[in-house]
Amino acid sequence: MPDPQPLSNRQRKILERQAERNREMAAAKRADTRTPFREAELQFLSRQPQPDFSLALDFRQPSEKLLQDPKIRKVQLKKRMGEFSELFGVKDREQDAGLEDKEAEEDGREYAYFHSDHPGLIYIPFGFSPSAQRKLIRACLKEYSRHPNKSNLDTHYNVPDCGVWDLHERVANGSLSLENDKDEAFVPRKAKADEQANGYGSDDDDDDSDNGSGDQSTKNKDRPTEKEPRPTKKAKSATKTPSVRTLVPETDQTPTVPEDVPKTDPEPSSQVPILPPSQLIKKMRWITLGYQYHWPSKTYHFDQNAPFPKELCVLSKAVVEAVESVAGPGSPWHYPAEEFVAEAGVVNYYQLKDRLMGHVDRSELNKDAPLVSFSFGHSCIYLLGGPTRETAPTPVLLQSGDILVMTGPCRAAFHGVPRIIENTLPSYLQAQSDDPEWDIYAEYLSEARINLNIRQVYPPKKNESTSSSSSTLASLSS
Ligand SMILES: O=C(O)CCC(=O)C(=O)O
Ligand SMILES: [Fe+2]
Repeated sequence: MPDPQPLSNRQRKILERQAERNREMAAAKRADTRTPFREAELQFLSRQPQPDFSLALDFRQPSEKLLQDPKIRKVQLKKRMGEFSELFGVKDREQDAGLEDKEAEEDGREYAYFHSDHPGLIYIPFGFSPSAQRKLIRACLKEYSRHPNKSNLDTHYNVPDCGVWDLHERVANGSLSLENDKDEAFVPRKAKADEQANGYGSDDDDDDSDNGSGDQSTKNKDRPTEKEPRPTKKAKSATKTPSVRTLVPETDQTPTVPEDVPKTDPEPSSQVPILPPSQLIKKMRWITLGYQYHWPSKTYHFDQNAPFPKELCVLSKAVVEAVESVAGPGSPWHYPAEEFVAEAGVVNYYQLKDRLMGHVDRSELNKDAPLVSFSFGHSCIYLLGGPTRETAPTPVLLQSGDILVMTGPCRAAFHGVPRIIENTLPSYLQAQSDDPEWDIYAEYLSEARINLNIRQVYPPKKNESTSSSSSTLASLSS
């Protein structure tokens, strides 16, 4: 190649000015998108230096300390959670809770907490007994993760109806062999090897760089930026790549797709790895319950309604009843429990490096019904902000067994999970000498957090029994 012509002074000056302008514009854009919410995300995402986790609000700390904060109000529930539904279990608070609230420990009373910066947030720490937690964790991994509920794995793999957990268990107990039963043990890809890989998003949608430049959601093709195996040029680091998810656009617009536009699924990738079940299960990021969700358009498939697990209908309604006992008629946060119907849900499975970027859950047609959220496994930092990213969020420590309810204005608040905190798995979720069947769950949980959240999609149907959502709703059509 011939040497480029030397630039004249004038040309060089023009280029320098242009480069300067580009730098200024990039800096302005960065400053623009470094919202207080984003700043907080970056603070808790940081691994070097480690964030100060003690900055997070811990609702289990002793009352005397917690209530020094005048923004926090503590109200006793009318009954214990176990009396609202036995599915919350019976707690041996002294042994199990790790609850430092002496008042609650001594007399077994249970409380809900309110925060004046976050109207509509209702927090019930340690809502589930350890054995009730173990039961739900088993269900999340073994039952809810199966068809007809969809998971992120369904995009790329032909997951059998028994589910990946079942394969994982059978390989672990020796009834399925990785060598002799290859065809059954290894879940096949959906796409054939010679098809174009595009299932895991385009190559420029890498949120992992975390350069603080803001809007990531528009880069993601399906929810979820399942940032697991990035098969194309990132193939080498694929299995190390943490999963980052952004649920909904960061704009305040409700995204809608006209009902007559087909909600197409993302294309399967031909390059996702074929993994043994013990590794594939760690790639599971979410499953949807009840009305299935179409992540690319952020709308529900109103014609795809999987039967909602009965116990979750009961548990979520009981939470709304418990909330009613502290925010009854006359309270701005009152929602009659009899009108609450569990119609959709998400189970989020986090590995230690995963995070869920800031978002608002706004796809439900019923914006008044509370969203009920349960945490299991490792603790996390949960950022609870306001109506826009301009509101600095409050970091809250969500611990295993805690119940968080978002209602009123809080239902429309930005929130996210920038960090799962290592070494926070309660001892009662670790291997139990008297229950060897728990071992495989304990092993999974040693690097995981599970969140289960439940929503009502439709406004209550007047004059209709709402006691069992699944009985009144159409069954899953595809
Ligand atoms: O993991 C959590 O606690 C939050 C999950 C969440 O915000 C969601 O699924 O919309
Ligand atoms: Fe959410």
